[in-house]
Amino acid sequence: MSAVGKSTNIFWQECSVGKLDRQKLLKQKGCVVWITGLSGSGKSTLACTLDQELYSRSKLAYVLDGDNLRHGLNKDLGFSTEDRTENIRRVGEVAKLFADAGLICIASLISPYRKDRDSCRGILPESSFIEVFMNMPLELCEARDPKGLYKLARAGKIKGFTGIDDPYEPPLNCEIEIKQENGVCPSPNAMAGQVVGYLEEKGFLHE
Ligand SMILES: Nc1ncnc2c1ncn2[C@@H]1O[C@H](COP(=O)(O)OS(=O)(=O)O)[C@@H](OP(=O)(O)O)[C@H]1O
Ligand SMILES: Nc1ncnc2c1ncn2[C@@H]1O[C@H](COP(=O)(O)OP(=O)(O)O)[C@@H](O)[C@H]1O
Repeated sequence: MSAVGKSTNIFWQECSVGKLDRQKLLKQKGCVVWITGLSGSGKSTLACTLDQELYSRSKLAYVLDGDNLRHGLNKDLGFSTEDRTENIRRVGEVAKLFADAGLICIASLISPYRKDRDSCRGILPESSFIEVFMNMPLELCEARDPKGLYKLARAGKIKGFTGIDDPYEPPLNCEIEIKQENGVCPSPNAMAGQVVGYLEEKGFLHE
């Protein structure tokens, strides 16, 4: 291909070491675990617990956390619809590179719009985009409010806050749903265990 987006006269460069070689080296398969949900739903907690669990099993993972990426790669973006879409597009592309490197890439972002998450799914090889929905009620997230952002949003001091005055579109067909059982949220280890079980079953933890 010689034209992509605004670039013309460009060509894909292949190297002799490929994804399969890297997966063999790492004894695992590259994929993206995409964690979506409201602020305070437990995305970062799951991401870090899962990362730790995989590390203890000698599996190489890397966490791409929305809050953290907004300190660097995405610091030029705010929370308008367009900026959130661009945020997710960029992280999707970075996650794709990590998966191609053979890593289990754990992306934890609110990613509130279904079409943006679906676009990320669309750029990854079949079955290697694993969408995890943190299906926690807004009341729970708001009661947790570890950063005090819901309080500020309710007071009108933050505009366009997801779940308050900006939409969150839940997935229709996610691979994994994390939710309360009898009104109780599973522990961080139990949440991570659910994802590890899926990765194990689908063969991602072996070459
Ligand atoms: N308006 C508004 N809406 C939602 N969240 C807000 C907002 N302003 C700041 N924050 C803080 O930004 C974190 C979410 O960043 P993300 O990159 O994950 O958001 S998004 O996917 O682009 O919607 C989010 O982090 P988490 O609480 O970890 O989800 C908030 O701390
Ligand atoms: N499974 C859980 N059980 C109990 N508390 C949790 C659980 N997951 C997250 N929390 C707590 O909820 C708050 C929000 O979690 P966090 O991971 O920061 O959410 P998010 O990244 O979605 O904003 C934190 O104070 C965290 O300790």
